[in-house]
Amino acid sequence: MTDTPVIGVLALQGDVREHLVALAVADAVARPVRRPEELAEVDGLVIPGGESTTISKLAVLLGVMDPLRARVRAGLPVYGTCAGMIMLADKILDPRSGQETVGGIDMIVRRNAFGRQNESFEAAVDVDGVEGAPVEGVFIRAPWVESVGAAAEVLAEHDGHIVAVRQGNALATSFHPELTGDHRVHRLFADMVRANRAARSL
Ligand SMILES: NC(=O)CC[C@H](N)C(=O)O
Repeated sequence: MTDTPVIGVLALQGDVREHLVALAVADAVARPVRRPEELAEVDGLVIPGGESTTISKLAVLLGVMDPLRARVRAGLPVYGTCAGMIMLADKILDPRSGQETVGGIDMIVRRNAFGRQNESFEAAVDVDGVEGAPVEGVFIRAPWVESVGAAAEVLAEHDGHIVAVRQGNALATSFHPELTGDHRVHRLFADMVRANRAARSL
């Protein structure tokens, strides 16, 4: 086994390419994942931003939702941004009809939560586990986290609202680090994937 983890990006809809680039910068082999066979081959997975209802419906249609749930339950490291954060929530406050999630983080999210005040904006966000200056958070019709359960760790807040959470091997941010050229959050995730691989190969 080499040191370089293989990290997939769920490529059903959303900003897949930007994540592939960010992961490569974070010293991972990055590849798109659409089918269960492709999912079986990765050491970690990013679920990108986009439209969570569309991602959910396509995942069910293409038969990747159930395998994804099973792998996340079994401890696959997974990182969701924006719509991807919604996909990792155990509960959505305001789901569209038929909208399902993968789950994995004991949290309740509110879709488009920052919407009315601010459709899209940027803000400096201090993220626990990311050294140095705050991360430039790009929020695009972003969710926030209404509440988390005991097992989930809040990594960042903006304006009094939770915008980054980790629970075990699952990481989620309301914002889009893949759009900024600052790949420290992707490096944090790639390090989670590396640590998980090392622990499993003992
Ligand atoms: N940038 C995004 O991923 C937006 C998320 C979108 N508002 C949703 O509910 O899925």
